[in-house]
Amino acid sequence: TGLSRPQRILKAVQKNATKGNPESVIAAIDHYCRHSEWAMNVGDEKGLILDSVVTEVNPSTALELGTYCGYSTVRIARLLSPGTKLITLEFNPDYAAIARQIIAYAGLQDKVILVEGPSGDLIPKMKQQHGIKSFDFVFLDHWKDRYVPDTKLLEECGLLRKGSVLLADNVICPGTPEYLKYVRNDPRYESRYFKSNLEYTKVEDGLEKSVFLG
Ligand SMILES: O=C(NCCc1nnc(-c2ccc3[nH]cnc3c2)[nH]1)c1cc(-c2ccc(F)cc2)cc(O)c1O
Ligand SMILES: [Mg+2]
Repeated sequence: TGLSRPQRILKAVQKNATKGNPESVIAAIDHYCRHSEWAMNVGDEKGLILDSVVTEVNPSTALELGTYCGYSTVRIARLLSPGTKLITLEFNPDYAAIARQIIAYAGLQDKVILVEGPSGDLIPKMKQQHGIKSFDFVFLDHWKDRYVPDTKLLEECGLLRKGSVLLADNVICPGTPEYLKYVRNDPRYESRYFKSNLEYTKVEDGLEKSVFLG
């Protein structure tokens, strides 16, 4: 029945972007998703907020939950200093296969470790599998009902340290009410809401930035 949406996004990148140029990959995806068909990338507007937080944190270790086609993976990895790694977790093998190709097209495959599987199983293995002591930065963009359990799991596994920054997408649309309650009521987190719009639309959405105080 033809190509999937992620496959069509990959084709748009191969047609309109320049190999090894992450900015052109980001622009090609945004143009396609704004003018041809909507897709659940963090997008250009929220992407600028993501860029500013990543630049401010300048993480040595970063984790992304929910790769999808790799759009935010490319946005984050392009800003990382040499020698730092972004680990991105993806549950859906079809999404992962497309993301690998888009990340490689951007020339960022050496900065990204894409791991396939459920976050609940993979997070407890981070230390032993990837030699991670703790994450400086975590981008939450996967299933919205996994934000709270996975945040608690990161805490329990000792993967957060004083100053670790969590940035969560979609806290308004589709919405993560439990997560907002959790990070806004727990004294161990200092949270701030960045108002924006759902990718490629005029619908309100936003990012919640939460600093773990240890
Ligand atoms: O569902 C979303 N994102 C999640 C995809 C995903 N991609 N990968 C996972 C995964 C799930 C378990 C996992 N466990 C380990 N990795 C995992 C990855 N989940 C999402 C949905 C919307 C959206 C808004 C308005 C609408 F009308 C319809 C849709 C907007 C967004 O920005 C999103 O991020
Ligand atoms: Mg999202």
